[in-house]
Amino acid sequence: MITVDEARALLFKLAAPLPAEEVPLIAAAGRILARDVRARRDQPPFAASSMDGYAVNSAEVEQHAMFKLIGEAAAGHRFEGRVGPGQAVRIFTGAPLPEGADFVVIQEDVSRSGDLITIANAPGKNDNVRPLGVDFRAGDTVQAPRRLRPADIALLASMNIDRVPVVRKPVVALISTGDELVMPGEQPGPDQIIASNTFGLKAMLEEAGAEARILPIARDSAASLITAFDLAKGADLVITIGGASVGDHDLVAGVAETLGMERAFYKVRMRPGKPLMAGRLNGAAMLGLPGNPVSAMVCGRVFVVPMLRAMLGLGAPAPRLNQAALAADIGANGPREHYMRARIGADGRITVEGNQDSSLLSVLSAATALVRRPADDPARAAGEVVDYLSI
Ligand SMILES: Nc1nc2c(c(=O)[nH]1)N[C@H]1C(S)=C(S)[C@@H](COP(=O)(O)OP(=O)(O)OC[C@H]3O[C@@H](n4cnc5c(N)ncnc54)[C@H](O)[C@@H]3O)O[C@H]1N2
Ligand code: MOO
Repeated sequence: MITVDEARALLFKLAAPLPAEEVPLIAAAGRILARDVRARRDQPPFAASSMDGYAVNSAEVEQHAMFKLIGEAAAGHRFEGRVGPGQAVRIFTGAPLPEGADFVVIQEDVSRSGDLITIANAPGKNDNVRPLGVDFRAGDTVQAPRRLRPADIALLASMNIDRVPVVRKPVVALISTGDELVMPGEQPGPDQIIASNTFGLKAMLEEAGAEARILPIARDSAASLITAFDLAKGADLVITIGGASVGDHDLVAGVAETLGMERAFYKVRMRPGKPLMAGRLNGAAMLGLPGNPVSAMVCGRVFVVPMLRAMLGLGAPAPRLNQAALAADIGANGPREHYMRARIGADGRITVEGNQDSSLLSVLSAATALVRRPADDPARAAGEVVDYLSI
């Protein structure tokens, strides 16, 4: 059986970067910028006042100095004239500084009587002027690749970029398999359960930047699976869930193979998630995830999210591991790399949950971390430092 790292390396070969598309700025949040974009203007496009006050020449600024007011400059409305010796212009935040002025005395430091002002308090050193282009100059770049955060969207707007080149979202088709499954909200029969994996994975993959489509549940028959694979055509990544193991009703590998899947690997030396399968089918990457809910979600975090990052042009690193000290002793690990549900306490120490059965979604939901135990890791005592993935 191959290791987790070997499996991820093979998966990255199936995950080619996707092309760019243009979207309106309003739809660009959370998307991956596909190429560098350049500011279309200087910001601010003129020297601007950063305060409400009076624009004067700095050479004349001293306590008790008097000035005659000759006009007003507001945001959006410049003063057209020139400020001469002994003159001042009433100015407001964001207004262009008039010609001849290079200093704004804030109004709190000024006493005014009609058209005359006096600098009443010693003005500070700050000129209260934002120089032309102090934020950015025309031609300055926002560099790709990066996930566009709200602050980036504001910056692009300010640069007057109304259409943004982003990487196309990977389209992922999610197929749950099994006669025992019904959709949430449906009335299950006595031997049935609710399909949960597709919904958990959809949420996880969309958070990572994909467009995930939940297909109808495939029943435990070759014909039903073939229909599901047909419906998945056009997706960049097809994910089946369940039916991956060795039981008589585990049909995914056999059906995928008759449809022409080129297999990259089957089974990984990990826990949970051992019966993971991967390959290429109808030009798309295909992953067969184990059906146990926690196994499917752990495979999502350890394999699918990194694949999506590669498809989005963000490179192909392994997920980032953090470190924390154990709050209690844990026993030796077996021969498979183990991803154990755990909780990080207020003191920063990490507690591994007692029951790690891969059906227990309640334990996964309560967990905030997956402790990664290497294969054959010996028993560890409280206080020893372990690696974990945030979830
Ligand atoms: N003899 C062996 N039996 C099993 C082995 C093995 O090596 N030898 N491996 C075990 C491991 S490990 C896993 S993981 C599971 C994986 O099995 P499958 O991928 O074939 O999954 P199913 O049998 O279809 O389902 C397992 C379990 O999960 C439930 N399930 C399936 N799909 C969903 C879904 N969409 N939402 C919620 N729950 C789902 C299903 O009802 C089963 O309870 O095999 C072990 N067996
Ligand atoms: O590998 Mo299974 O995924 O242990 O439950």
